[in-house]
Amino acid sequence: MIGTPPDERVRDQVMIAADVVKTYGAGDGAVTALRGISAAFTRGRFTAIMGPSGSGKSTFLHCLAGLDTVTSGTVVIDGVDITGLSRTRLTELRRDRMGFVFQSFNLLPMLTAAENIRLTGRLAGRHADRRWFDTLVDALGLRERLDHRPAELSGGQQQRVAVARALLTRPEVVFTDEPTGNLDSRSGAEVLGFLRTAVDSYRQTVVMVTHDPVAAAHADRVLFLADGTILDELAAPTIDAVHARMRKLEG
Ligand SMILES: Nc1ncnc2c1ncn2[C@@H]1O[C@H](COP(=O)(O)OP(=O)(O)OP(=O)(O)O)[C@@H](O)[C@H]1O
Repeated sequence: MIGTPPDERVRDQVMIAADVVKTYGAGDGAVTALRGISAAFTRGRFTAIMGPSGSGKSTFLHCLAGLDTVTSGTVVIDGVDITGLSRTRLTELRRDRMGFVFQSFNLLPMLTAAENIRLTGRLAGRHADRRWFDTLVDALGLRERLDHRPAELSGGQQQRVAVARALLTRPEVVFTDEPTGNLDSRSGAEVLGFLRTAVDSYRQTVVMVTHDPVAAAHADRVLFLADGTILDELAAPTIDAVHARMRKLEG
């Protein structure tokens, strides 16, 4: 590393290193969702995870984020093996260092959009930067909706509230499952642009499950899963290259 500028050294650090097997159930009914997946995620990079339905994408993401237990193996986040942590420590680690944007938005129904956005920062005892709050709210088109409760918002607006909430505290790692699934293409492009900015401007590490080659093309790299293993990997993905690999996998 001699001669490497400090910024580059930070960029090349491994943020997440995973080596996991995951089986659901036991005996005749057991389903091995992850047969043995090894992957490393560099700090400040954006990785998309793709693959056919049932290939294990969501299971892998949940194991990486400590939302699901692994059957064997390790998930090391910034030097800490989260598979060995107590529930309390894991909750703290998730709260302090991770952001989540999932398809079920997990917004609290009794809170307004603004309160939902600020919630994660409050729980972590952090005071959110007002300017960043305003930037997120305006760019995600939520300004007129801040006083509304989730039931009064469209699916796309709820999704954008979830994105603002996940990015407000600038967590080191953002895990997201189909973040553009409920959005029209313009809102989807805004959300993806934000994830890209989180990576480029704030060195956040983003891991995103998606079926959408357009979304995947915003990433630095795509991992292709099939039948619980990584079959392929694509750096600097373009929409056409992602389509071609998917066709090969599904073909
Ligand atoms: N809680 C569970 N109990 C039993 N089997 C499960 C459970 N969750 C997932 N599976 C199985 O594990 C395998 C991988 O599922 P997973 O949801 O990770 O796939 P996926 O690639 O995300 O699929 P999709 O694109 O359809 O969302 C599938 O065979 C699925 O049926």
